[in-house]
Amino acid sequence: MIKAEHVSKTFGRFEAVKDVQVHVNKGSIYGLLGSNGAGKTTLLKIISGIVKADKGTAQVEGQSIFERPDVKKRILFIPDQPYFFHQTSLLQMASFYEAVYDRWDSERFHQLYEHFSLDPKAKLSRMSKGMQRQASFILTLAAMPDVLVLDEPFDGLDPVVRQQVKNLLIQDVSNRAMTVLVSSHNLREMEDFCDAVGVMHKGRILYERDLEELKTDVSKLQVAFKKMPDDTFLSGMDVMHMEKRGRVLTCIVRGQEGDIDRHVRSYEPAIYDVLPLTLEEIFTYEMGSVGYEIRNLIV
Ligand SMILES: Nc1ncnc2c1ncn2[C@@H]1O[C@H](COP(=O)(O)OP(=O)(O)OP(=O)(O)O)[C@@H](O)[C@H]1O
Repeated sequence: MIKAEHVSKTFGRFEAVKDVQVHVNKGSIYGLLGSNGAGKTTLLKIISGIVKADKGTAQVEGQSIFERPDVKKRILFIPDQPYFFHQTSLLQMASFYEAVYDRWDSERFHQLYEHFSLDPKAKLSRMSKGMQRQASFILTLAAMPDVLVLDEPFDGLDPVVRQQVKNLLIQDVSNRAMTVLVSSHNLREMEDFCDAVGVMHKGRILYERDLEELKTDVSKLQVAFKKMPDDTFLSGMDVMHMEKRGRVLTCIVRGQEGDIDRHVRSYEPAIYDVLPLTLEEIFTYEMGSVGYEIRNLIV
């Protein structure tokens, strides 16, 4: 659906985005994670057709985005600081969106501002930061985009509204296969929300993975033995990390759960547990092996 190939962007002498490749499937939620200045906003703007890449291509369904108003109309971008025309209300902004976006849905617009309890006649400039963010979600979702690009969308939203917004996005993804590309500093925030993630650092994508695949591919085992087994116990598995306390081993292991289970049980452990693994732990071990400390990159 979204394909960025070898995209680079330089500001003056500074290369903010370096030879980046990103692939986002239709009807999925892709989290672009990275620390301050990693290049996320620049990449999102290139993908949305707001900024032109110096090198490489960004395409939606095989079509170039920059200089293609017909393609751009299907992609909506919510910046980290929402912008509204001076002195306007939500209702006035809605008239503007209706004139621009062919698929504008007035009924949905009404449902959404009632859902968030926003006064559609109130001046947007007098609303709080969080309310302004809600207003931009209302306008954007009523425009029924095929692709929604969100830059740090949950900043300034309280936990209840944050969940409401996530639920609305998930509904559009499952009901009409909307595609969402979302940037964040926060790995934990993205963990239950995204189908795939890319980790960006100093202009490059270090890592791009499907989360479902990732979670079924890596397991955390806790095993205790009455008598410690020989080296074949560890060498018979793809161990990414191991800690030993007395006769208890905690191992992060790559591979199919069934194969691992058979292998461990064949050594007749006294205690054997498969523990839940957070995305942060998976990243720590996976990226640790390529020389990056995830905690230094994202919270
Ligand atoms: N218009 C510009 N002119 C010059 N430098 C820019 C411009 N836009 C971005 N940069 C630089 O490019 C780098 C990447 O910025 P970008 O905003 O894309 O990062 P980010 O990952 O979104 O950061 P944050 O999480 O802090 O918003 C930064 O060093 C920034 O100073």
